[in-house]
Amino acid sequence: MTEPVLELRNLSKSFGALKATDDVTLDLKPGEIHALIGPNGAGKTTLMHQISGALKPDTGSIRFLGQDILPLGIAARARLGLGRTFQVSSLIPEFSALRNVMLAVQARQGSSFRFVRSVMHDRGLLDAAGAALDRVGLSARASVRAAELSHGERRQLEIAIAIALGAKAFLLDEPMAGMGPEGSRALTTFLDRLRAEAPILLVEHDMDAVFALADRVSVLVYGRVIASGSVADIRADPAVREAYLGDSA
Ligand SMILES: Nc1ncnc2c1ncn2[C@@H]1O[C@H](COP(=O)(O)OP(=O)(O)OP(=O)(O)O)[C@@H](O)[C@H]1O
Repeated sequence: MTEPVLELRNLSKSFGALKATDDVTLDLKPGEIHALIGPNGAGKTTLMHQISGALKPDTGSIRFLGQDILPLGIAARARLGLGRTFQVSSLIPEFSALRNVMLAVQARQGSSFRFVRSVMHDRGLLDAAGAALDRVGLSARASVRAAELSHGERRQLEIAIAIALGAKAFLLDEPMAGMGPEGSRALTTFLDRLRAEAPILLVEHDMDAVFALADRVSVLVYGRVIASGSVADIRADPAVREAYLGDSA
């Protein structure tokens, strides 16, 4: 049996009387895309925040690469290799794609944003950032300002940053949001290749993308995992069809 990269065990989180995460146990194995789906308000983002370190669970455990990461904050988890991209972009729009990657790497190394000019002359940083852009297919767009990139390219740039930071797993929260059909198809192809870099925990409402990509799907409803299995299992599951998929199954 392959050891999971990421393991959540009996995780729970309440906001007042609302159980946003209710005894969730799931894992992410090497090489896989594990999709997390469910209706609005099911607790998907809340769960991702607990993995990234933005929110603390009330009970339960989270292990990453065999290590208990609950005592660690967001930055320490990122340093271990949890690569996150969220619905709200963290890119600096007026900076080039290359500079965005370089600054992210530099920030992780503990330097200050005040030395922006000198960053561009750091050969090691430049090479690392260039290599990350190459891995996501954005080399030709290195000098383009983030604001001028397409929505899909911005997603790729965020992933390049995660790669440059040494991601050993990707947490992707609704990467398809706001994309047209063509952009979604291109990003689906991209994510399909990305799994070779590191496994992906994918929160996504776009069922075409989920069904095309996922090795496993877990369905959250009212904070609970009501089903987990292959795409075929999930599409055929009566409880899932009732709670979420309806006609799209
Ligand atoms: N900080 C908070 N304080 C109080 N309630 C919250 C907080 N964050 C989330 N919630 C509630 O927790 C529940 C789960 O929300 P969450 O955003 O995780 O769902 P989701 O599955 O990601 O939804 P969507 O698909 O719409 O993004 C919702 O009822 C939401 O209103």
